[in-house]
Formats: sequence, structure tokens, C-alpha cells
Amino acid sequence: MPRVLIIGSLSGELARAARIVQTQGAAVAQCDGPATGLERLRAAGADLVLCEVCHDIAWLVRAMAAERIACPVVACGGETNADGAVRAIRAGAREYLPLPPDPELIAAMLRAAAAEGGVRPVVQDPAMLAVLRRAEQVAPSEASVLITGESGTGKEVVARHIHAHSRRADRPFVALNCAALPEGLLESELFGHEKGAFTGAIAARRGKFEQAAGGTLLLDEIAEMDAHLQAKLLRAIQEREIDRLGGTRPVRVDVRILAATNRDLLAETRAGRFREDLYFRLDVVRLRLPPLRERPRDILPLADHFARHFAASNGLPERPLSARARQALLSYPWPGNVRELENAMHRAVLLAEGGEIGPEAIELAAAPAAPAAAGIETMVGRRMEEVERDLIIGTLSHCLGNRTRAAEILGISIRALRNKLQDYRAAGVAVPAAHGYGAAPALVD
Ligand SMILES: Nc1ncnc2c1ncn2[C@@H]1O[C@H](COP(=O)(O)OP(=O)(O)OP(=O)(O)O)[C@@H](O)[C@H]1O
Repeated sequence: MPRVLIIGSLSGELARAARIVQTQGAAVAQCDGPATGLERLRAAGADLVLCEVCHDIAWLVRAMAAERIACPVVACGGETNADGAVRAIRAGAREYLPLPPDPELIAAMLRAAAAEGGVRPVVQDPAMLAVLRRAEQVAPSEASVLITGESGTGKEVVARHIHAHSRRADRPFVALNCAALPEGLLESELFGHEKGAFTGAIAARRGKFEQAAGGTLLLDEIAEMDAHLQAKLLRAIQEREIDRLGGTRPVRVDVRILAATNRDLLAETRAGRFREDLYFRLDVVRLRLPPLRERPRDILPLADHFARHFAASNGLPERPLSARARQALLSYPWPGNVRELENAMHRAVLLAEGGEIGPEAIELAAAPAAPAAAGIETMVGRRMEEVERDLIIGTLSHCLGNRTRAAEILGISIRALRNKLQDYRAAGVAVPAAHGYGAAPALVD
């Protein structure tokens, strides 16, 4: 059930909008202004925020971004208030809902919010169908599931699928990328903190464990978690209790844990970088997602799906893929997996002209140069750190800015990559942005 937070006074047209939202099956909460709204979001989260246009939407959007609260904000106000609508969109609102409310429009908004929250996996290749069947088989149990696979193969999509088929489906699904945050922040993000627990903890905040109460928590890039947090996580799983930072007594939690990684977690365990007891707790059931190159029959159905999706979201006509474009997609190795295909199709939809999407609209990264062809003479005479920098930046651009995949190809940890990028940026080197056209989560460098 989608959760909608309404910010504004529940009288007149906004009250009607709230009733429509409820009759369409969403749970509604209400706050009088952005400040109390933010508190509510910290405490309970939401799938969609509806905020009256008279409030300071720019402040709300900035505050949410600063606290990494990811949820679309839709402004609402009088249908003749064109200036207000423009201001709200400039301030970062996703859309403007004119009042009096149109039930059709509200239904479309809720559908969009729900679609963002969960993608139904598009799958046709037998290798992936087998994985999905197994996911559905284990979904109703309470078992932890370890989802492995290269970055961009759809680990989060499969995790959401498990949640959707579980007994917890009507409770929240919460995902956290353990590589995206520095350690201190990750701890408070996971376990929450009390007011004043550290400098900058201006208000108490519930962590992801509490936000996922009764539901499912996906810990993505689990191998990146440091030893101290691994110990805290183990305790949370074993004792079903967590300690907020700065808290004085433990909090009971009821959460099913799914973990994802693109590394060989058993090897990490053997190398002493990952706790064995935690590994066995997480690896009750394992799902290995094959890379896209090992499931060629998924390529075209996914490409068609993304072509339709991006045409609709950009207000463009639907264009079919031409036979030559299909051939180009089938003969490419997809090192960035489904995420790369998604980005390629987004670009293709924007670039296509005429009745079809032709091969000229499909820009694929050149296959990485074979080591022997990389040109040793281009390296001789140069400083090691310079060559390293070019290799790192080059690999990152090849991966469309995806840190996880670049680190994987380079054979270094995401943390090490992030530190390098920070140094480069400080030295004035242009670093490819964390995501291209696609919806890959931005990592903090
Ligand atoms: N079977 C699928 N059907 C539809 N969309 C998919 C599918 N698999 C992946 N995607 C899309 O591809 C993108 C990457 O998927 P996802 O984030 O689940 O990958 P991941 O393996 O978790 O990546 P990472 O390791 O980088 O976190 C997402 O935008 C997702 O919606």
C-alpha cells in the first residue's frame, strides 16, 4: 500500500484530494508544514509527498536531499496558479497537481510512485526464469537471501520481487547501499541516532532497520561494510534488537534481511575481511544473477520494455527498434549489464528520429581495449600516478559513471575508488558524474 504524506491544512480542496488518495488504496498521513513534514519523513518515510504550493518547497526538497530521504514531492494548488506551479517545479517538485483534484490524475501519480518503488522484472531467458522461480519459492519464508551478481544485473529488482511475494508485502521495503556512505554515516543510517549523538545530529532519526519495521531491508554492497558494523549487524539479526547511536536502551526490530553483493563473499570471508558467522546468517539461500551476456534472450524484451518506458516518461511517441538496431544490441557484450542497456535505450529514445529506433541512435561504449593493444609506448615516460588516474577515469567513463562497476573492473574496493576520485576532484580533474541518464543511485564520493 503506497504511503502518501500530505503537507498542508486539511480543509477544502486538499481534504478532497486526501479522500481521493485514500479511496485509491493509499495510506495518508498529514502534517501542517515542511518542518513537521520532514520530522515525519525521518520517522516513518513515505512513497509520495503532496505539499501545498504556499509552503517552502525548495527548503523541503533541499532538506530531504541533505538527509537522503528519497521520495518524490508533488506540489498542489489552485489550477489557475500558473506562477506557483512554475515556482514549485523550479524548486524541485516532481509535478504540479491542480486543485480541485482530478481523481484520474491522482491515480496516475500513485501509479507512477508505485512503479518507481518496484519494477516488475522483465525476464524471458531460461537462466533468469530459473532464478526468478527460486526467488518466488523462498519469498514466503523468513529466510535471509544472499543475492549475488555483477553490478547492474538486477539484484535490487529481484530483492523487491522477493518482498512483493512475501508475507511482508504490505509493509515497507527499504534498501541501503552500504558502499554509498562513509562508515560513520552508514552506522547512523542503519541504526538511527538520538538527538545530539554526534555533531550535526540535530534531531533524533530512525534508522533503516526501524523504517523497515515489519518489512524487508535490502543491504546492497554488503561486502563493503566494515568490521565494527558487521558486528552490530550480526547482533541485530541474532538478537532482533538494535542500538541507536547515542541511545540508552535497545530497540526491538522485526525485519527480514536480504543482502546483495557483486563480490565473492565466501572469498572475502576466507580472506578475513568478512565475518564468517555473519556470512552464514546471510547466506541461508543464495541467488546468483547471471550477467546479461549469459542470458541473451533477455536483451530484446528488456530493450523493448525500456524503449516503451522512456518514451512514456519523456512524452515521446513509442518507436519500435529496427532490425539492425536489434542486431547491434544482440552483438554487444553488455559489461554494464541491464543498467547499461537501460541507459543506452534512454539515450536511443531521446536521439531517435523517424518511425523506428535505428542503429544510429544506439551509442554503445567501445569494448575495452585488450591489454596488449593498450599501447605500452603511450605509458612509457609517464608517471605511475598519471597512468593510474587515466585508467581510473577512463574505466569510469566506460561504465557511464557507475562507481560499483568501475571498481569491480579495476579490481579495487569502492572505498578506494571513492578516495581516488576525491583526490582527483580536489586537484581539479573532471570526474564523470555518478549516473548518466539512468536511475542508478548516486554514490557520494
Ligand atoms: N529484469 C529486469 N526488468 C526490468 N528492469 C530491470 C531488470 N533488471 C534490472 N533492471 C533495471 O536495471 C537497473 C539496474 O538494476 P539493479 O539496480 O537492480 O541492479 P543491481 O544488480 O542491484 O546493481 P548494483 O550492483 O549496481 O547495485 C535498474 O534501473 C533496474 O530497474
